[in-house]
Amino acid sequence: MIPTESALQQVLEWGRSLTGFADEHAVEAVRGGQYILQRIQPSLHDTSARTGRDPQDEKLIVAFYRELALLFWLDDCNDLGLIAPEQLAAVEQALGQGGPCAIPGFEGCAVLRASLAALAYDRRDYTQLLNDTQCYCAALRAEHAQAAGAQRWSYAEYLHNSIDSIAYANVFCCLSLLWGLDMATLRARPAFRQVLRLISTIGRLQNDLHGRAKDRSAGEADNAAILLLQRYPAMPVEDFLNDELAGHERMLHRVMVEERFPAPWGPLIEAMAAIRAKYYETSISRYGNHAAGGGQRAPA
Ligand SMILES: C=C1CC[C@@H]2C(C)(C)CCC[C@@]2(C)[C@@H]1CC/C(C)=C/COP(=O)(O)OP(=O)(O)O
Repeated sequence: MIPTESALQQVLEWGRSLTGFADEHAVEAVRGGQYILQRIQPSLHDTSARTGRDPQDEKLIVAFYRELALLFWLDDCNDLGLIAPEQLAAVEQALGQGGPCAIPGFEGCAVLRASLAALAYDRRDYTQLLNDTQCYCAALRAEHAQAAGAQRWSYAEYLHNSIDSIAYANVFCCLSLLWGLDMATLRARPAFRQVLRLISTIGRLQNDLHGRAKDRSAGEADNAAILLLQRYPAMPVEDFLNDELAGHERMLHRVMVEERFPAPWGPLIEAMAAIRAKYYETSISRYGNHAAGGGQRAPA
């Protein structure tokens, strides 16, 4: 793997053109991205015989980290209002279409899209990544709108939207694009789409359980635990959500055993399912539980 410091510098340098982009976005992207790549490293090595794509290729690794940093930044653009609504609309348009941004000051968007288009092992993954980006942005917007509006989502409506707002499909699609994981073909299989839904739900439940205290103190309502407590004040939400999580994990496990997807999908799904213990628990800058003491995340 390329040295962390060098990768981080390349993500920071790229992010400089994005208004509101913070060091934290780059740091968390490199940390999370490194965790995922390390877990699938042996398996990626096996697929490289077929694809010719080196798991250690610096260009590919940096592009992956940049896409993750972009996802963090977009989330904060929505949650923290880092940029004006018309800027966000132009950014979403550029990222979802792969064209230049109509408003100056966001050159990094087109730069990243152009590099991913050029690096795509399978062009279909690039088309799908644009599509996944549109879904991610739409889900973030919907989350924000319902938190501000009068009508509250039910738990099921919330989970349905969170499958997109957790962005796991984007992460997988970007990996597939860079290392030739054939996700475009796999997406045609209903069992694979079910895996995507299950792992995304698991990711959302883990994120919300972990971020519960922080989200509450930040006044954010887009969290399953908070939403349920608002609707059912006496509900043991933590137990309920942990049960839900365990049930989804069992369903995921069953499909994975039955379907035997090609390398590196087994280890990749396992790595994502372990994000709570291996990533959130060890993150200080973004996921540290300073909220438990009443503090808030430092402004970006
Ligand atoms: C979109 C995200 C960026 C990449 C990140 C990695 C590093 C792969 C680790 C798993 C989560 C994720 C896919 C992450 C997805 C969730 C996301 C938008 C997190 C934003 O942070 P957070 O404040 O906890 O979420 P929320 O706004 O409270 O829902």
